[in-house]
Amino acid sequence: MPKIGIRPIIDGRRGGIRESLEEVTMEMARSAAAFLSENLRHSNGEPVECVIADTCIGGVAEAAQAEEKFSRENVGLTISVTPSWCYPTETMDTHPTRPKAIWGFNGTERPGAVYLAAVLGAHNQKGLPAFSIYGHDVQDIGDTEITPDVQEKLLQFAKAGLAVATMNGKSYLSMGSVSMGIAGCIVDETFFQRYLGIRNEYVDMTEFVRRMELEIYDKEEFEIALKWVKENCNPGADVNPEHLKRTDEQKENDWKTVVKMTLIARDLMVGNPKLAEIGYGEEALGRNAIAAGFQGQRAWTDFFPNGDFMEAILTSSFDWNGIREPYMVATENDTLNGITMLFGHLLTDAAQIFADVRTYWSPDAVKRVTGRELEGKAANGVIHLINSGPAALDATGRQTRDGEPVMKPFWEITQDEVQACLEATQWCPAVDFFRGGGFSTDFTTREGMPVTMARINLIAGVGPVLQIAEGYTVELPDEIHDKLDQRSNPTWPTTWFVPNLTGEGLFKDVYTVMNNWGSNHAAVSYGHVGGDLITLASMLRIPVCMHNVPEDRVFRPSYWTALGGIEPVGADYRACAALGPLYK
Ligand SMILES: C[C@H](O)[C@@H](O)[C@@H](O)C(=O)CO
Ligand SMILES: [Mn+2]
Repeated sequence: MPKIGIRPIIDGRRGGIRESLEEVTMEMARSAAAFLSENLRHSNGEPVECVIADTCIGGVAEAAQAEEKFSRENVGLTISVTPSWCYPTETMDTHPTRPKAIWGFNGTERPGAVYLAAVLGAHNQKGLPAFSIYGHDVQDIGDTEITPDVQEKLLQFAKAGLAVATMNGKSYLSMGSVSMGIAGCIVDETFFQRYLGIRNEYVDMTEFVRRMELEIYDKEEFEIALKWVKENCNPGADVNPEHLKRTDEQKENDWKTVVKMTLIARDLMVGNPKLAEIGYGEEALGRNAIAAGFQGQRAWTDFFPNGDFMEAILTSSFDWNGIREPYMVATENDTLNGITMLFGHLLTDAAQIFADVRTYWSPDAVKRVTGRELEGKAANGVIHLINSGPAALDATGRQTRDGEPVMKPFWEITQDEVQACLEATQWCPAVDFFRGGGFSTDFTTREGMPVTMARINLIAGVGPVLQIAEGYTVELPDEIHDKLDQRSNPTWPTTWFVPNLTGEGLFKDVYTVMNNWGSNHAAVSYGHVGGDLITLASMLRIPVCMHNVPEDRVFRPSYWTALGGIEPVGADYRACAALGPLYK
């Protein structure tokens, strides 16, 4: 896993100055490293390691020595720290792609902030953007406390920087190709390669057939998984008309097929040493995939059971093997939504909701259809997020923290919470869209989760853009919910979403948010993480076309200020255009 490099920067002149600063500077580096390691984990649960340069960096020779150590240690992002004046171009991190931040101590015995401003000037002049971390209140030199405002910025920068570094060199695996003419499924290799550092891998869905027929999966695991399904997956109502209902025997076989599909998709993504034991060494390796998508509709689902079980289980934080990191799998192989899920996962460490952005229900329409008024947080209308497939079971909202519903990183989830998520989910025989059968998850997300809905779109003449809507999950009274749910698809999971409104522009009202959504899907993360998404997007040079993130959470490199900080959306577009994608 990538590490965080800490660069203690010092005034190189000896004979008093440097010597007086050695200890305070190194101490700043040590406290930043300890703080980050204590407060961050990788999404796979591993601790985040920091690497401190062996010496303080007073000039270019020591900068080069630090660089040599960092490349040996797989450093993916750096934070330069200093309480004093130092020599900007001689000490700065000039790596072309690594996210960079500078923490300039706010003190006045020595001018750390003067260095900070000067080195940012150098970064901007050289086109190597860096984030500025400058404490709000003056501290005394030697004060080792990291103030809360600095802590927040260190974490926001580091988590997004780790996401950049973690993606770099991995693959996105398309299982199948374009589903039902959805443009988001089209693999734009330039986007993956130049903005994300991700390579594209492809496999035809016939590979599932081959592996099922030749039994290229772990048969022991298959038996365990099937037993687990029988014991843990509650059957839901079959709402199909009589002539479309599949027989019990067909359903029994469909369960076997969807469990095999799940094992196969996972093995395709990340490999499985068990396959080498049965003579399939190539298959055992997998595709180094950090995210994937399954076309499903229609080439597969017109004949075979749908991918809903496979997608829902893989994207959840648990299965028959226990509690584990969720896999990022996009339904319909909507690659752009798959990458949005990946962003959300790397920033929150938790499972994600993948959904169609299906319906805006205005208070008037709800009144007309149900005779009832929407109330509370739903009073201004709601957006119905619903799709078969990969809404993680974590999205039932049955994990809790201090009694409130949460989608947690897997290492915080308890076995009781796993059972509660499974209890809250029904597996319904797939409806008529799916001629080959299968099972869809039906649940309703619990009310009261702060969430962030997001989506990447590719725009001709611009490139990728990101849209973000922070808001809350709500629940509707049963009489309203049931009527609205019946009108859409009662066999699919529902999340009722209400964006936070600002009263103007794209967040004037709930309708305007829905009306400006850029495509049919969204990815939803737990928490108000729009600020983190903005920071990540700026590192990758993806402009944010729509967001309702409070100003104090918007944290981008200082380069953006020079492009017109007063009009942030325009500045974002200009900065991303001027810099171009992170990788060339
Ligand atoms: C079953 C239908 O084809 C749905 O899957 C369809 O509305 C979509 O999800 C489109 O994204
Ligand atoms: Mn869809």
